[in-house]
Amino acid sequence: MTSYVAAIDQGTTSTRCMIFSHAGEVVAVDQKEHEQIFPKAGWVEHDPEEVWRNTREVAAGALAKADLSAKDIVAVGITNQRETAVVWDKSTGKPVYNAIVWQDTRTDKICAELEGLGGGQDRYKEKTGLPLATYFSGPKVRWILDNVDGARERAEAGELLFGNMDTWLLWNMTGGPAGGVHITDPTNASRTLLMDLSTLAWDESIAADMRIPLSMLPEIRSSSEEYAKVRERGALAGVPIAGILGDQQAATFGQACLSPGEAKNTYGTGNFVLLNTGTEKVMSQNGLLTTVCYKIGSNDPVYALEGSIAVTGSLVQWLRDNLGMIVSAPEIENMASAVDDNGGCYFVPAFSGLFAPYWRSDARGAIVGLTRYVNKGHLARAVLEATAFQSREVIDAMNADSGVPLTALKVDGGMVVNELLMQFQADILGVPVIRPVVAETTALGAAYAAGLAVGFWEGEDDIRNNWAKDKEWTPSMDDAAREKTFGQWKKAVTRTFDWVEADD
Ligand SMILES: Nc1ncnc2c1ncn2[C@@H]1O[C@H](COP(=O)(O)OP(=O)(O)O)[C@@H](O)[C@H]1O
Ligand SMILES: O=P(O)(O)OC[C@H](O)CO
Repeated sequence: MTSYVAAIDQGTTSTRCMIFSHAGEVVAVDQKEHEQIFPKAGWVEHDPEEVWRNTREVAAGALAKADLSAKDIVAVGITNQRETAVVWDKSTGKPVYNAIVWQDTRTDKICAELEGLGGGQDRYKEKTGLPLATYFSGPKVRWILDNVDGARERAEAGELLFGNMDTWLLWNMTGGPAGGVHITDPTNASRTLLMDLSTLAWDESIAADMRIPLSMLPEIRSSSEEYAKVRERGALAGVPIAGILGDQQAATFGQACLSPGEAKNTYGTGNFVLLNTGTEKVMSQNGLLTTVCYKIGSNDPVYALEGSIAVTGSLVQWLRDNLGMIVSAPEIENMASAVDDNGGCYFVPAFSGLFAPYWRSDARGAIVGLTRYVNKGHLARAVLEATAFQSREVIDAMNADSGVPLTALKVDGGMVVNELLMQFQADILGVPVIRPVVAETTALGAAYAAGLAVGFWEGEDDIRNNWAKDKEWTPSMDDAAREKTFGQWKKAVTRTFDWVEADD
């Protein structure tokens, strides 16, 4: 009998279930979008119960499409949008508030207050690898406990649990109030601002600063081991859950960036460049994050430097949903192809402030360089170029931190079908951009973590052997033109700073 591995990929815009063969080929995929809830400017929420419903539907859907059942699946892995925080009641399974999404900026005052305790934005950097920023989960949990009636008392009484989406789904998949397992892995835990990167344990003093009871926090296990079996209901009943990786770390794993110096860039709602630094924890001097890349069973953890960019594909969505300039995301390529360049127009999408390498929560989006000459083609081009320029900025920071310039960039994610963007990315970086055959590397990475734990794949060589190149774009822009347009971009970025007032 042929066996397969399944992966649940719980992303910012949608939830997918994918089924993979031993060769790492996609056998089936089912996907469902969930509602993006924007209660106020800067706030972004998801309904955790909707996400859990969608997870069950896509798991059943993927199995049905492949004409398989649970007995054909040897393991399931979970990968997820990171940082997004869910707090729920462990006896009812009901969330006490919507999930607060990683893009949400409501915790800026909490972050400022924590900075004021001493050490400024880098107060927890040495321990956690992260600056104090609205992006991470800890301050989001603190906000829920401070703002939901009775939540703090219930949390202190041990009645509430916290988790990122991996933990929320795994707890539900293993029975919820009836025996659900409350765990996470170090890649997710390293995004909370609560985990010590060296010990891979929760840091009691940071939790105390944030007034988060330790009893709410999940147990931190490795990224690849058999945690529990799926409850005896639903499509995946009885299948071992054997892998958990935050989605960007999963993509790094799925891209076979398994040796120090190997890097990938994922183009989804946001962009995330991760550079494998091996068992060495490199602290950035240039605005990047230090994070856990993966921890396979009892092996030492592998770390990464990360350049996180909040808004890339979501800017294309914004053009579609908020301005109605396009009906579907792929249309942007035609519109941008109608012109030869950006016509002098630059679009800095600082919708959630700016993440790496700036970490400016006071920034907001700006379109600069407008003249009567600029038309919608130029604007479409500026939207796509924003993704490439932001990627260049974090890769420059990475090159400075590592001292070893990147010689090629592996890419994946929803936007990499866009040829114009990929060519411009190669042009603006001055190095080749390489897309693999399986661009769904996030789900693939989670499948690998789960499959390794149950012996379906034997080791990292299987992962390396399964990776294959689909297409490569080589730079064609001359150096002077590249540096001129990049210089203009950097000037445009400075125009977004210092926009939000302290009392906004
Ligand atoms: N042809 C395209 N050109 C540009 N952007 C695209 C294209 N197709 C999809 N996108 C963008 O890619 C993103 C979806 O990528 P995906 O990897 O599925 O995201 P996520 O995992 O963050 O949910 C969306 O933000 C969408 O706007
Ligand atoms: O859902 P994605 O693919 O946009 O990824 C979100 C990141 O994990 C946020 O840190």
